[in-house]
Amino acid sequence: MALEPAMTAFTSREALAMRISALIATELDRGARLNGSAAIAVSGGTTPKPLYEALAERDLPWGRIAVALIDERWVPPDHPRSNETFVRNAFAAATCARISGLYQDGVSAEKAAGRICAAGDRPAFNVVVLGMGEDGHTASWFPQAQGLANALRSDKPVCAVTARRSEATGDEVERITMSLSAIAKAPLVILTIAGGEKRAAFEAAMADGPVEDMPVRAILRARPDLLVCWAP
Ligand SMILES: O=C(O)[C@H](O)[C@@H](O)[C@H](O)[C@H](O)COP(=O)(O)O
Repeated sequence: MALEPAMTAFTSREALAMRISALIATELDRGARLNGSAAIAVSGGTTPKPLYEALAERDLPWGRIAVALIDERWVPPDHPRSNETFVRNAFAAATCARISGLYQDGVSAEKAAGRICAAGDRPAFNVVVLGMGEDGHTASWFPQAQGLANALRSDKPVCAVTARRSEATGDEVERITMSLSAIAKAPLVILTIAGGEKRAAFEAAMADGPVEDMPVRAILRARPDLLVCWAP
C-alpha cells in the first residue's frame, strides 16, 4: 500500500505550537551541533504565528540558525502583507536568529529569483514549514497560476509565479517561491493547517486529481512522509 500523509489533530493551536515547536527545535539543535549551523524555511500567512512564537522562545543557538522565507508576496517589508515582516515579528524573541527575506526593491520577482539562484547561497534546510490555503495552494503555488509548472519541475531553489489576483482582497499578483525540488529536499517537512474548511480542503487534496487544481498535492505526493498538523 502506498504511503500517504497522515494528519495529526491537535486539540488547540496552542497545543500544536507547543508540540511542533519542540520537534522543530530538536531538529535545528541537532543540525547546529552536527554541522555547525542549521536552517529552517517558513511560510507567511497567519496560521503559523503561534508556532513561530513558541519556537522563538526555545533555547537554541539562534546565532547559528538561518530562518528563510518559503515565499513572498512581491511587496516591500513596510507593506502590511509582507511575509518577511510577519516572520521577523513572529520570531522577535529569537533576537540572534539570522532571518532573511526574499523581496528585492526595484526589480521584478523574476529578476530577483534569477539573482538568488545565481548567488547559490540558499542553505540546505533542516526543516520546512508549509501552510495551505482553502484553494489547495501551498507556498506560492496557486492553482492554475502562471509559472506553477516551472515551480513544480525546476531544479532551481526559487522561482517567480504570477498568482491570480484575488478580487476579494486585491492580493498582489507577483510572487517568489521555493520550488518543489527545494522544499522536498528538507529532511523534515511540516504542513500546518487550522479550521474546518482547511481540513476539508486537505481531504480533497488527498484525493486523486490534477496537481494544477490543488498544488499542495505536489508535496503530498513527493513527500508522503511529511507531517500534517491540524488544529481547530
Ligand atoms: O504567502 C502566503 O500567504 C503563504 O506563504 C501561503 O502559502 C500560506 O501558507 C497560505 O496562504 C496559508 O496561509 P494561512 O496559514 O495564513 O491561512
